[in-house]
Amino acid sequence: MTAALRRPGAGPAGPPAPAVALHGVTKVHDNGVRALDDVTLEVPRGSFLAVMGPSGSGKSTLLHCAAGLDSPTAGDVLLDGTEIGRLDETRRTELRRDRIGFVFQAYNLVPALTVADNITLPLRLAGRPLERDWVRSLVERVGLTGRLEHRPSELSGGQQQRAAIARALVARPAVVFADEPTGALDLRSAGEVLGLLRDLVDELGQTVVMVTHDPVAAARAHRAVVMADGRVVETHEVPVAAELAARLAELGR
Ligand SMILES: Nc1ncnc2c1ncn2[C@@H]1O[C@H](COP(=O)(O)OP(=O)(O)OP(=O)(O)O)[C@@H](O)[C@H]1O
Repeated sequence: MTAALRRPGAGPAGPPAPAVALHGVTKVHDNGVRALDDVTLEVPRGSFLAVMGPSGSGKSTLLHCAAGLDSPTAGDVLLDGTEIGRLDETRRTELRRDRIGFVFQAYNLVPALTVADNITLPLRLAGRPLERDWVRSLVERVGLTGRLEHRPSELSGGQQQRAAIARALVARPAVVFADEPTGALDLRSAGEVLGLLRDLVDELGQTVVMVTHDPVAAARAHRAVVMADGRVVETHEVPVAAELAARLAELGR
């Protein structure tokens, strides 16, 4: 990382930079839709943020900009103090590979690979060494020790998502972005996956940003923000499912 990319004040002399920071971020899509409108948001390291809001409120666009999958029209996006919004595509791809983990609703495991090979794939893609003890502890932590040689199709949805979570964490990312991670799961598996995400934050100090429509899921986070019309319209420092549900109903989700 070059000094020019560091956020002023970050580093040994200043306070630790948030894991993710959006400052005045606006995204206008090619069709003229203003999907994000001057969003400012900071996600402290080792915290779990839920992003909620009605359909079309800008949640996915926020996630894409924060994760370097898309570039903002205006404003700054910082990952661990590094400005990523205006990096070229090659640097952004490297940064996503090295510093960001993703968890998707549809798991996105590679069907032909074993669970073990799926989980370690990010390390191989990055040409990084396999830290066997770390991988073993991660696999144990997500409860898949006996499943490593199975194919994804031989696992339940909850197990596939837990494998996807291990894959997201294996390269020790600065932040894990989870897009509706429980959207395809039954209640029990959803509860397990959310419990796992929360534990990874509390025990390992992982930073997690999760987009969800589910107020019960959002209530497992440390903090929830509610979006409407491309803006963060409120922040719930102590997310409570019933309160979030009521708020979303008012906003017409
Ligand atoms: N690639 C795109 N090109 C043009 N418009 C887009 C694009 N992506 C999103 N939009 C528009 O931007 C706005 C915000 O969309 P976004 O997908 O971020 O909302 P969302 O809150 O994630 O919605 P949902 O909950 O339905 O997934 C919407 O009006 C959407 O139609």
